[in-house]
Parts: sequence; C-alpha cells; structure tokens
Amino acid sequence: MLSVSDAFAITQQHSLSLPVETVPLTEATGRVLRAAVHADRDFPPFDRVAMDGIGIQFAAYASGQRTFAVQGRQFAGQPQQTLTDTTACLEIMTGAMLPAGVDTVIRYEDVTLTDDQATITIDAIEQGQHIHPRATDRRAGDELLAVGTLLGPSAIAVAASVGRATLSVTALPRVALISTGDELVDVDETPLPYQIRRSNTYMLRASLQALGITATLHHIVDDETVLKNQLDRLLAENDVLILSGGVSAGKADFVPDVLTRLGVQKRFHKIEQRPGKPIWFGTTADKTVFGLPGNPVSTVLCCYRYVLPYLRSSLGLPASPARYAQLAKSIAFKPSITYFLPVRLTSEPDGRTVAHPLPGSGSADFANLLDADAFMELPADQLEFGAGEAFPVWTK
Ligand SMILES: Nc1nc2c(c(=O)[nH]1)N[C@H]1C(S)=C(S)[C@@H](COP(=O)(O)OP(=O)(O)OC[C@H]3O[C@@H](n4cnc5c(N)ncnc54)[C@H](O)[C@@H]3O)O[C@H]1N2
Ligand code: MOO
Ligand SMILES: [Mg+2]
Repeated sequence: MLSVSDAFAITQQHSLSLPVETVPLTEATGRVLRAAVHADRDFPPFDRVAMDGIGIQFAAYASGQRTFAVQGRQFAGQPQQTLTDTTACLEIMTGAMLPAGVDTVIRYEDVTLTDDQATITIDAIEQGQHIHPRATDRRAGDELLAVGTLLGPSAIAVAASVGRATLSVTALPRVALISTGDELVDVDETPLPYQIRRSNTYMLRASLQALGITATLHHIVDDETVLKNQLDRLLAENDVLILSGGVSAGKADFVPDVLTRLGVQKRFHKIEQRPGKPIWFGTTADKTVFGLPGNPVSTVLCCYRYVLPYLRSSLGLPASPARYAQLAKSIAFKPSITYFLPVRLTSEPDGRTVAHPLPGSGSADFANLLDADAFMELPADQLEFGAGEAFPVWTK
C-alpha cells in the first residue's frame, strides 16, 4: 500500500493550472498575486520630515546659535519651501517635504516657541536627525510584491501606495463538495433512528473558506445510476470534486467504480495511514477528484493533510507551512502505518510548541476534534514516540 509521502507527492504532481484574473484592490485580500508589483516612485518619494518641530541648517547650530527666527511653516501636502535665511528656521510637520536649505529637524518637545522665535533647549542635536531620506526604503522600479505573495494587509497597503487599483491574482477553482450515503439527512431535517445528519461537507466548506474558496454543497444517495449521472454533471461544472463516503469495502461503496467509469483516472486508492486509509484520488486532463473516507475524523485529517495542501499549491502558495511540535507525553502505536494523532497545541514560554495527545475513541469521534486543533504525523517505521520528540503537525 502507498505511503503518506508518496501519496502526497502524487497529489502535488497533479495540482491544477488555474488561470489569472484581475480583481479590485479592495477584493484582493487573501488572494495569491500572479503579476509582480513594482515601485512607481522612490520610497519615500522625497526627503520626508519625520517629526513635528522646526527645521534648521545644522551649521548655524554648530556655530553655537540656539535661538532662531521663525520664517514660516511647511505643512504636509504643500509644495517644498526654501529656508532663505540660513540662520532662521521653518516650522515643519511630519510627512512634509523637507524644505530646501534645511538639513536637521528638532522636535517641538525640544524647543521653546514664542510667536516669532524658537529656542533649542537640549544639547544632543545631530545633523540630519528626524529626516527620512528619499529612496532609503525602496527605489523606483524595485520589485515590492513577488509572484506568489499571499495578499495580506501589508501587501494591500503597498499595492495601494504604488497606485494599483487592481491586481492580477490566481482565479479560484470551482469546487463541489459531495456527501454520499442513504443514512444522511440535511441539517434542517430530523433524522429517523437509523439516520444521521450530514456534517462532513459542512466541515469541508468551512475549511476551504480560509483559502477564499466558496464551494457548493451536494448530496447523492447510494444508487449507482444516480451517482453516475450526478457526478457526470458535477464534473462538467467544476474543477475539483471532493466526495465524502462510499470509498471503502461496503456493498454500497460505489464511488471508486463510478468515477472510473466516468473516465476519471485513479491515481491511488488507499494509503498506509490511520485514520483515512480508504482515500481515493483521481484526475482527468483538467479535473481532480478526492474521494475522502466518510468517517468524520478521517475526512478532517484527509482535508488537512492532502486537500488543503493541494489547493494551496494549485493557487500558487507553498503546499504546506512546515510546522512541528513536541509530544507532551510518550505514545505507543504498534501497526507499522503512519498514525495521525489528534493533538491540542500549546505555545510554551520557552518558545516550544507542545502537542498534547487527544486520541479520542476512533475515526467516528469527531466531537473529540473540538478539543484537538491539529494532527501529529507519527511515522510508520517507529512504534514508540517519546515525550519531547518533535514531529510534523497538520492543521487547517
Ligand atoms: N471491510 C472493511 N470495512 C471498512 C474498511 C475496510 O478497510 N474494510 N475501512 C473502514 C474505514 S478505515 C473507514 S474510514 C470507513 C470509510 O467508509 P466510506 O468512505 O466507505 O464511507 P461510508 O461507508 O459512506 O461511511 C462511513 C461512516 O461515515 C459516516 N458518514 C459518511 N458521510 C458522512 C457525512 N457527510 N457526515 C457525517 N458522517 C458521514 C457514515 O454514516 C458512516 O458511519 O470504512 C470502514 N469500513
Ligand atoms: O481510516 Mo478509517 O479513517 O479509521 O475510520
Ligand atoms: Mg463504506
């Protein structure tokens, strides 16, 4: 049977080639940049006053002068003024252009100001202080935002500052989430004694929302013909189908067969792991199908470990942020398959991330995941896992 790392590699080899689209700056948050953004001017674009106060020529101060006649005021948003009398000063405000002839700024806190003169009250004045010189941060033409940037608040601010009212980003895939099973009723229905409400597709929808993807929800009964017809239609209308249930050994587990008959090429079925062993993955030339095992904990694990990384790399992001944690206490797991242990992560004062095991009562115990916030990946070739040992953790 396939190892976790081989299965992961296969999913990554088949990541989608999504087109580029243009979106308004105000709607670009959380999207992935596909055309670099460059500085249209220097950063800052002029010698910028960094403190409210007075501007002088340092030479006058150096020669012992402490009291300066106030020649005028330079506000932010005004064209540059000139200090014409090199023994006088100009009042200047943060964000203003540095007046010509001024090379040193002294804060209001460090002067006494009367109607027409300012007297410096401190001794430690340095030439050039409180000036943010032109182009010290970035130069015109510099690349500010690279392709692949996840657009967060700072990136949006930088794009705004260089006049980008629109940005080129990866188009979002069309994703359908499909529950299967005759035992399942919708959230607003009252289950009969042998029924349950479906929850997996709602979990998946919530997970995908973090990537900006709004997936559609569907349910299909355990009937081969109905399944085939519905999946045929959903394949035509979407880039990615994510199914839950119907992939194991039961007499109503039709999903793998039906997908094959629809021309979806199986890339793997089953991974050496617990939970989530019966996962199915297949592709066509431009579509991808995940058949996730129906047990809710398996669905969550497969979502965190395979589906979210797949969608991230399809969008142009790193597949998975490498995160590690240390086991809070030792654990034994005998079968030589990868064990994904539900854990609660804590951040310790010494900087460590510690994983507290919450094994729960198996892959149907999804209430356990209310306390767990990640799965720790314990490798197949190890049977005992000691307190303090570090392993990767997978989360939303
Ligand atoms: N003979 C074998 N039986 C099973 C095996 C096996 O290897 N041999 N594997 C077990 C494992 S492991 C898992 S996981 C499950 C996977 O089952 P399926 O993917 O076929 O899923 P179903 O049979 O449809 O349902 C399983 C379970 O999950 C519940 N479920 C399904 N969908 C939802 C949903 N949308 N929301 C909430 N709960 C859902 C369903 O009611 C079942 O209880 O198979 C084992 N069996
Ligand atoms: O692998 Mo199944 O996911 O244990 O219930
Ligand atoms: Mg089944």
